[in-house]
Amino acid sequence: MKFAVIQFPGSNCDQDLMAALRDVCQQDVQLISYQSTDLSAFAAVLLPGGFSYGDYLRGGAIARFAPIMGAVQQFAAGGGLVIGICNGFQILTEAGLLPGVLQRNQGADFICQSAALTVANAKTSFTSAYADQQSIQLPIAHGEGNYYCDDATLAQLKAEQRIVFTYQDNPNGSRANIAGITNQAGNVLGMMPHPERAVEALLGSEDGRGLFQSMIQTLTDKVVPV
Ligand SMILES: NC(=O)CC[C@H](N)C(=O)O
Repeated sequence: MKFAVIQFPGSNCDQDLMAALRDVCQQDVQLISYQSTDLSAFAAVLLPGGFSYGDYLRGGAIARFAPIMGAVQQFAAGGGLVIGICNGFQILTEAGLLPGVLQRNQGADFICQSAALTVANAKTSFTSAYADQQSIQLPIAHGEGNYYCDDATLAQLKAEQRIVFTYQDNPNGSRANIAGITNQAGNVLGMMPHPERAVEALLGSEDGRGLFQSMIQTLTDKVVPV
């Protein structure tokens, strides 16, 4: 069971994600270039935070055309677990794998702080290690984290319980306090906060570890015993 962390030009959280999975969660993890076109060897795919292609046009707007994205689309269509964190979330919305857009923060400032979140749905492949409505603390660091979607999409997200994380004190103007959502099938998650920066007490919070533990549990349960 191997995890892939995709490195785009301008990614800056790829090594943090690698460290969280490899050193803290003891998982087999490999850094994959944006130029690769094959993800068949992996059980899960992670798109890290950063400033891919310098955030030109908008965060994620150019990265969605990177060679690896065809394989990410295929991987997601096949039901594989895909997570996009921060810039990764932006890339997934730009690629159409998740609905809505990440706009410039209300107030236009880049925000770098700790954020209190609520686990709005603990029955997903990414959050099963948490309790429903659990309060957690994760860092945020973004200029374009203001999630927007139209009324119909919001109603659908709510009805299908696809809003997974919400801000307790909305820092960026996101619609319905949304900090993270899944796709309809539940195998693709995008979130602005950084769980990989909160996996050890030394980092100020261990609350992000549950996300990786949930993914590991989901993937372990999937493995058919011989
Ligand atoms: N930490 C990040 O991934 C930054 C995300 C994005 N480039 C922004 O500023 O909104």
